[in-house]
Order: sequence, then structure tokens, then C-alpha cells
Amino acid sequence: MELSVAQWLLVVCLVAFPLLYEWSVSFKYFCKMAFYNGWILTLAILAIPICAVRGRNVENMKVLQFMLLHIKYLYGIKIEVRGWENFNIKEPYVVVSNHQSSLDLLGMMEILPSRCVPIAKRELMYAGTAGLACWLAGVIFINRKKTDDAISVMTEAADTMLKEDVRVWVFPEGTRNHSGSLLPFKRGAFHLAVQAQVPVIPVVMSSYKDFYCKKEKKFTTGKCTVRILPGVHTKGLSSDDVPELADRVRDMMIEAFTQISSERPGKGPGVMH
Ligand SMILES: CCCCCCCCCCCCCCCC(=O)SCCNC(=O)CCNC(=O)[C@H](O)C(C)(C)COP(=O)(O)OP(=O)(O)OC[C@H]1O[C@@H](n2cnc3c(N)ncnc32)[C@H](O)[C@@H]1OP(=O)(O)O
Ligand SMILES: CCCCCCCC/C=C\CCCCCCCC(=O)OC[C@@H](O)COP(=O)(O)O
Repeated sequence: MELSVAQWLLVVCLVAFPLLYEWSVSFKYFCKMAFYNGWILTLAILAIPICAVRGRNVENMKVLQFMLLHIKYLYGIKIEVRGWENFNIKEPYVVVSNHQSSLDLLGMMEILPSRCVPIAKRELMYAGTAGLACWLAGVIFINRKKTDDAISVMTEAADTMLKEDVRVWVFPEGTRNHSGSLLPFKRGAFHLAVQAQVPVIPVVMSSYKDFYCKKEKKFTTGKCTVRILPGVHTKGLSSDDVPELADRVRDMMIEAFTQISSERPGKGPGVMH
């Protein structure tokens, strides 16, 4: 049987792809990241009609959570959660967590409390199907380049939290950070908690450096510990107390990050890129 050029090309690709995938760490990294983004965009196509039935509604966050929970199995990432009891608060609260990479979505979905929406950069709204799914789930979008606009969106969020019994999840570093520690915190999350007079609950995800490193283009299977810390109360605090509150929470989170990232001998938080 004669093979056409196209068939030969197909055979070469089918042989070359798995070989490259196994031999080249960076090829594997690119494939895994491309699949991660592509799979989320595809899942969003399924999520959109389900969410659209309810319209823009924070309850739709459950749909996204349910659809994303299996991804950790696809990637062989074990997630251990500690401190569940700290989420046992009926009133609304502000969750603040460290932000290493878009993989944080996995840890977030593992523990996302009910009626809890993340604050995200406005650019995510334009990320195709994922952006639309986020909008339908009530994700709060802010324009980081326009501080005044971002502040007014967050002030409105303080009102919504109380009126509609909504929790908010903020990445107070304001951007992804692979440095092996935590960046200085933006103050918005803490103003939000003080304005609404609700607790701040810090969540810390351990360093991914054992299994994921953007600079080295490494992405293997691995384990991540997520720790939910005790809530920090804000009753009676005013905006003058925000800098101290933000510093105190950041110190707690750095301590927890260092501890959970260095639990196995010889595995300190190190520097991740
Ligand atoms: C199945 C399908 C699935 C599909 C797919 C699903 C995915 C479903 C999950 C999505 C998950 C997304 C995850 C995204 C993750 C990110 O997008 S991270 C990026 C966005 N997040 C953030 O930026 C964090 C929040 N940012 C802030 O809080 C910042 O403070 C602000 C509000 C943007 C302002 O930024 P800034 O001007 O750079 O910084 P900052 O120094 O904090 O503030 C300036 C001044 O304003 C004051 N200020 C700040 N906020 C306030 C306030 N609210 N009131 C009064 N004063 C304030 C500050 O105190 C400061 O004044 P001083 O203290 O210096 O006098
Ligand atoms: C037709 C348009 C196609 C657009 C394709 C866009 C591909 C995006 C695909 C899937 C979206 C996955 C959603 C992951 C959510 C994680 C959010 C995230 O990690 O955002 C980064 C942000 O925190 C900080 O950004 P910077 O570090 O400041 O930068």
C-alpha cells in the first residue's frame, strides 16, 4: 500500500510527538500549558449555556467549580487542604491568597466557599469563552490601570457583600508572583473588609517549585498544600488601620508559606520563575 505525502506527515507527527514529549522538558511544559488553557476555554463552552439559564449570578461559580475540579487529576497534582474549620463563618468575608501562577485556579476551586467570587483583572473578561463564563459567574473585574475606577468597583463590592451575602476572593499581590515569597500587598482587599466590617481569611498555597517552574519550563506531577488560616477580624477598624492590617496579614501568610513550602527535608520555598 502506497502512502501519500499527507499520510507520511501524519505518521511522522504521530511518532515524533510522543518522543519529543518524553525527551524534552520544555516541549512537555508547552503542551501541558497549552492544554490547560485550551481545556479551560473548552469547558467554558459547556459552562456558558448552563450558567446563562440563571443569568449573571454568583451561584454560577458552583458550575465553574464543579467543571474545573477534575483538572488536578489530569495533571497529577495532589492538593492537601488544612484549616477547613476557619471557613466555618456564616457571615461574608474576604479571602486573600498568594498568586503564583494561573495554576492557582486548581487550589482555589478545591476550597472555594459558597457564594464566593474572585476579583480579577479586566483583561480576563476578554479571554474568549473563559471571560464570558467568569462574567456569568459574577467575577468582579477591575481596571488595574485606573486606581479610582478599581476603588469604586471595590467600594460597590463592599455593599454587595452585605446586601447579597457574597464573599470575595482577592489576590492582594495584584499580579502573579514566582519569586518564592510574597510581593508587597495592594490595599484594596483590606479596605474592602474594613468598609464591610467583615473578617479577612488568609489562604496560602505552598510553593509550586517542585513541580512547576515557568523559567525552567518544568511541569511535572506534584503536591501542593493549601492552608486556610484563622480569620482576622476588622470590627471597629477604620481606613487608618488598613496599612497595619495588611502588613499583619501578609506577615501571617509569609510565615505559613515558608512553613508549608519547606516541610519536606531540603525543600525550602526557594526561588521559582
Ligand atoms: C469552566 C469554565 C471556567 C472558566 C474560567 C474560570 C475562572 C474563574 C476564576 C477566575 C479567577 C481569576 C483570578 C484572577 C486573578 C487576577 O486577576 S489578580 C489581578 C487583579 N487583582 C488585584 O489587582 C488585587 C486587588 N487590587 C487592589 O486591591 C489594588 O489596591 C487596587 C484597588 C487595584 C489599586 O491598586 P494600586 O493603585 O496599584 O495600589 P494601592 O497602593 O493598593 O492603592 C493606591 C491607594 O488607594 C488606596 N485604596 C486601595 N483600595 C481602596 C479602597 N477600596 N478604598 C479606599 N482606598 C483604597 C490605598 O490604600 C492606596 O492609598 P495609600 O494607602 O497609599 O494612601
Ligand atoms: C478569543 C480570545 C482567546 C483568548 C485566549 C486567552 C487564553 C486564556 C485561557 C484560559 C483562561 C484561563 C483562566 C485562568 C484564570 C487565571 C487567572 C490568572 O492567573 O490571571 C492572571 C492575573 O491574575 C494576573 O495577571 P498578571 O500576572 O498581572 O499578568
